[in-house]
Amino acid sequence: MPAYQPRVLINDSTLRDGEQSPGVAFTLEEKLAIAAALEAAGIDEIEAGTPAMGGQEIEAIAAMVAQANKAEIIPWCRMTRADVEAAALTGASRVHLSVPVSDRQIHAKFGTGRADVLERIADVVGYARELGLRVSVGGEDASRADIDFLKRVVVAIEEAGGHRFRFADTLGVLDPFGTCELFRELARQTDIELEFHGHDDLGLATANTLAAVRGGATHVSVCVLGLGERAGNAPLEEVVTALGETLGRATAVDLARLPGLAALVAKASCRAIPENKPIVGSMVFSHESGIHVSGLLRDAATYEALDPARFGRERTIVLGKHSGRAALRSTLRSIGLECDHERIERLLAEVRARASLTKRPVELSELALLHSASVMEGSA
Ligand SMILES: CC(=O)SCCNC(=O)CCNC(=O)[C@H](O)C(C)(C)COP(=O)(O)OP(=O)(O)OC[C@H]1O[C@@H](n2cnc3c(N)ncnc32)[C@H](O)[C@@H]1OP(=O)(O)O
Ligand SMILES: O=C(O)CCC(=O)C(=O)O
Repeated sequence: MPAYQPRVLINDSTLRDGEQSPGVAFTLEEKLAIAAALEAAGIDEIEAGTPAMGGQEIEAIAAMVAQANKAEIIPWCRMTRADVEAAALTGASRVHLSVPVSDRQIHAKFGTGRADVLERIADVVGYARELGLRVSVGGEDASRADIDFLKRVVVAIEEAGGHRFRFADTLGVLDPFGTCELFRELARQTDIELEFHGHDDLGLATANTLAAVRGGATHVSVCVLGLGERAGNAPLEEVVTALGETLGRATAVDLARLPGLAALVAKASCRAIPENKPIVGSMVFSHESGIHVSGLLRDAATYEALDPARFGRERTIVLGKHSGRAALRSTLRSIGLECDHERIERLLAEVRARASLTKRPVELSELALLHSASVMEGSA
């Protein structure tokens, strides 16, 4: 029997890092609706916002705390006592405290050095614990930090009463091999929970998140549709699906809810979902190429790794420039039409010509018209 692998816990930051995307701003109603949909989808933890932003943000987080049943609502804070006090006003029982850990960020933001970071962790984590809060700590820019210093940070968090270290690839500069190795090294160092928060500047956020789990991460930080600063974060839908597909790791997420969740966040963020966005894009379960469709019609697994039904979606076969006879015949049959060998050749040429001209798939109504024109021609 394979060794038992605990399920990976999902921390969704759509309402915090996602909302930090340039120009994105959710209303209170949108935040509550997104939080409810995240919870219904089985998300374990919701990073809900930044209390230091003031009254409205605190009220919104408090409303999410009041609304939540099972999901944990977590306010995001800087490593300051004032931020912790603002977070305490939300009624949340958890708080996430972030601190820069690369020398570059420590010097630029605090004008100090590593010892100051360790002192702040001892002081502010300790303070939050005194207020009765459970505390996770994020190491901002951890990917550019010295690994030996990160190990000291992890020890400091543990000593101060924190229960988790979030490793943030703030600038999205890691690769999967390095990420896996870093997590292996940290996991050897500590028993506290380890989380990965990856950005997608190099298009590697999902891969790095999987690599972190392979290396020992217990939690992953994601955003619906990969919303987030600059190129965004690791997309929830990709990460949870790929965790199961590639690492055989379970999450509590109900895959069938991902498309609805994506539509909700796309609308609230005024950002369209790209057609080819994995899992939730409108065309990712559509097939045009003749060779693929001919194979699919015999056995869907020839050209489909993911069964669309798992996501509450359906496979579609579209007719276009690359269609073959099998696709055309099967599509005609689906609308109750037949074609003999000679006419199928002509119709296929017409379908291809039409798709090339219009630069889109040929619709069923158009196909029916092309078919009846060819029947009339044949009988003339
Ligand atoms: C990588 C990330 O995603 S980090 C999270 C980014 N999120 C946000 O910025 C949320 C939205 N931000 C805001 O509304 C505002 O920036 C606020 C309310 C948090 C702070 O506003 P202001 O007081 O005007 O500060 P401002 O934004 O100009 O500068 C940030 C301050 O936080 C300090 N700071 C930055 N990170 C940290 C940290 N992890 N711990 C403690 N202090 C920090 C900076 O050094 C700077 O301090 P200074 O004012 O003494 O120079
Ligand atoms: O420290 C953290 O919690 C991570 C903050 C963040 O969003 C980032 O560094 O990209």
